[in-house]
Amino acid sequence: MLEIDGISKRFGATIALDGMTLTVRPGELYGFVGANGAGKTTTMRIALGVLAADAGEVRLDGRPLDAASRRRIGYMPEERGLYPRMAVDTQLRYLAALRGRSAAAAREAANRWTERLGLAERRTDEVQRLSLGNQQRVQLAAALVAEPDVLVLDEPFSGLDPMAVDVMSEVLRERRDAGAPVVFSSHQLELVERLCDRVGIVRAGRLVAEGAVAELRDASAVEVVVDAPHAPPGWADGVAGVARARDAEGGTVLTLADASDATLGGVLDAARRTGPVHEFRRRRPTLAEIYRDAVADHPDRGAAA
Ligand SMILES: Nc1ncnc2c1ncn2[C@@H]1O[C@H](COP(=O)(O)OP(=O)(O)OP(=O)(O)O)[C@@H](O)[C@H]1O
Repeated sequence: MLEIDGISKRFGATIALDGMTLTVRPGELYGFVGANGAGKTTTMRIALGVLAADAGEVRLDGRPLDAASRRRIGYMPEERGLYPRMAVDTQLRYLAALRGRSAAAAREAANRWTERLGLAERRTDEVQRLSLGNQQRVQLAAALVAEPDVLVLDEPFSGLDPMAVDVMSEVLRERRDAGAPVVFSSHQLELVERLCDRVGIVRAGRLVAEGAVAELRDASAVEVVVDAPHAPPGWADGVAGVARARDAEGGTVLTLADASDATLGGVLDAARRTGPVHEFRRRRPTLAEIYRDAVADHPDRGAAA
């Protein structure tokens, strides 16, 4: 289990992290989302010991990180970190050896991961001669080649074609299913929603929402979509429990005070009084909508996901 506990970090006048706290459990795929500059990369760098925190602690399986436990983490840095002129397999074997693997184990792992990631034909090519997407596959192989217990990946999906997204997703799921804590940052919220067991939303250096996507959806405002084609404008005004109404999605979207039977029944009755009701359903927000709500009061740092 990887625990990031109350980490703070300043760069001059900039507060990059302000009490960042999150836990990635064994066998969990954790999505780390937030606007540009919110603090994701800084958190990951500190988790890897590439950068020192001003305050707080990172623990792996309950113990503060040290040089030995850091070697158990496979890291894919945002700035990528490959040697452009080295051949793919030489590089992977070198990185595995650096992390203490024997020459035979390093060779075996380099072969296995290049095969798995569709790079078998490119093993002897210099990294700089590969397309950016293929370089990214090599970067993933580099994070995996020493058989790490934990994976920390900074925007592993950015710039990948759909096939490569599938391969990356599959490998992350496999590591998760094998019991590893896996955390990655991404701006691709649909992908995070599809893939992750839990999601953390970071804003201005701290976590502002966390949970399974289903939990975050259930915790958000209660909305229903009502398609009552003969309903006059303003039909829901004054109905008990209706906080807000807007026209969208081929009907009216109502924000309700609660999801009690009384409130829902009252709204349905009011809709029926206008004529036929073609649709009446609870609407749960997407992760992108939850994200926008979570960062909404910080438009300066929360504009883009
Ligand atoms: N080495 C540094 N020196 C000065 N400021 C830095 C440094 N690294 C990060 N920062 C600042 O810390 C804040 C957090 O940056 P960080 O890179 O962690 O954000 P991020 O969430 O990873 O953003 P992105 O989605 O753009 O990758 C930003 O304000 C950034 O400008």
